[in-house]
Amino acid sequence: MENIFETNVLDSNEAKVMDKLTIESGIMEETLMEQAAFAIADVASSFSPKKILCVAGTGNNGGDCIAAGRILHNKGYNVEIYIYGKNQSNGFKKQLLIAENYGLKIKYNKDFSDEYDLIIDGLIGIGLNGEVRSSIKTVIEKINSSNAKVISEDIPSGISSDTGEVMGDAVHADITITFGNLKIGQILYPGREFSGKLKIAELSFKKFISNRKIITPDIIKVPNRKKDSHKYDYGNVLILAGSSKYPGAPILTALGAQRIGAGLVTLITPGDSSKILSFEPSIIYSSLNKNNFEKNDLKKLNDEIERANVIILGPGMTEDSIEFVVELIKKQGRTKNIVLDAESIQAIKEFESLSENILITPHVGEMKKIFKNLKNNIFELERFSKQKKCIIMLKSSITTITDGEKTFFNLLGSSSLSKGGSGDLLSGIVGGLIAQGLDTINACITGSYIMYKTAKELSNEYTEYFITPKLISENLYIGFKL
Ligand SMILES: NC(=O)C1=CN([C@@H]2O[C@H](COP(=O)(O)OP(=O)(O)OC[C@H]3O[C@@H](n4cnc5c(N)ncnc54)[C@H](O)[C@@H]3O)[C@@H](O)[C@H]2O)[C@@H](O)CC1
Ligand SMILES: [K+]
Repeated sequence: MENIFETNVLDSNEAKVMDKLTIESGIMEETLMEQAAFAIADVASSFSPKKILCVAGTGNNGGDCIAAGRILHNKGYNVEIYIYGKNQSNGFKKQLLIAENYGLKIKYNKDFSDEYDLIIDGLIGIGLNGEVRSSIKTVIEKINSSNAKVISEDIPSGISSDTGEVMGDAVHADITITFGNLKIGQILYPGREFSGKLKIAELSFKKFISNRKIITPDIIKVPNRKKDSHKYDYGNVLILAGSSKYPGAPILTALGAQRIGAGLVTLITPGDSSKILSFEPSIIYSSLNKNNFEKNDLKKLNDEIERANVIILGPGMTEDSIEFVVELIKKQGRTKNIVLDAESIQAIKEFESLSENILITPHVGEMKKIFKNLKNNIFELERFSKQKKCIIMLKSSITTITDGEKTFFNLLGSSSLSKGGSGDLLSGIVGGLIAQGLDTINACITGSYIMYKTAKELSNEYTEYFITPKLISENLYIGFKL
């Protein structure tokens, strides 16, 4: 991604509000369109194309496309404009008239040939209103089967700007030039893939602050370390995790909490995870010598729970430990910071609402188990978070963090993280940051950034095949270099 000077991510409604506020402030729509068109024409020229095809719909996205065609024609490029659709917006009509006055060749609803080396896709932008109609689908297929390079204006036609879904069919762009701010549909898959390289063209929009942002280094908050300090200054993490079946997962969680800087890390497992001591002897470890956690273990663990300022539950647990988790949430859920990962997340089904000191860190499969109808939809995730009153970090190729009001996207994910154990490590890292005093949202932002950045940097050297969660934990210092 290039030119990311702005971290806001807008939905289509916000993009329309931003347009409206700008126009009400005195900037004319024609001015914005001309700026958009110049940005497109600049990128188009960089391809040194021999023959350019502008494929325009009849909305303002089409208007931008015709204007870009006219600018390129004026620069001396060989340009043809094909128009598809019926209901013409005012912006479109104005651009059409200007293009005709400038002597451009324009064709309506006709099939185009294969002679172009550059196509500008201005069929549909943020005004897409459902599944793409079949007449436009045919045009999209034609664009995708051509050998020409493709520039999409604002968003590839056919991608929902609110969800990133392909609405029937969508243009596969080499470059997408979006206006003012990123849109949700360009950063979530599959929209991100269809967008190709993303560029933001800064038009004269009125500044618009969205509650959704991508995570960039400037919002990372690494906890301070004082010269005059002791271990109690950096928090006490208690990890209750594992089972006789999965003894390895909690080891990674403990390593994550330790390597991110927590003062004290205590790991208590039902089964035998004592190997942690050979990896990191400074971790306080004990085993309950049984298969799973049970409700009545809470009493035994009372002192450790009281001492902790964050409790991480879940990695390596089986569903036999769920009753224990439910009971712990009932007793401590309003006072302690709790991170629910892996199987322990299922415990929240037992609660109508939780509290904002509870974080759940599901991957998509785990999220669907607690929220059956979840689609690729940020609005639904935000609603769920608000309704359950808990913070969610949904781990996927794009990791999404939300408290229902504010939402953050981590775009640094790579296939080096698509491995068992990555989530276990992340819950430890995030818990370790909460222990050091970061609020939960900032711990998720910073923790996921540091871990994903480390994985990315390591992958550059060792490939995405080779990286393991343990290797990431051992090299976590890399991600601190912002
Ligand atoms: N209003 C403004 O101030 C600005 C708008 N801009 C451009 O305007 C775009 C938004 O313009 P509009 O609101 O006119 O909408 P669009 O032009 O994005 O979409 C409307 C067009 O798409 C067609 N369409 C919608 N849904 C369809 C479907 N399901 N199947 C087939 N065709 C469908 C409509 O028939 C219409 O022709 C932005 O994406 C951006 O490119 C830019 O010029 C910047 C300034
Ligand atoms: K488009």
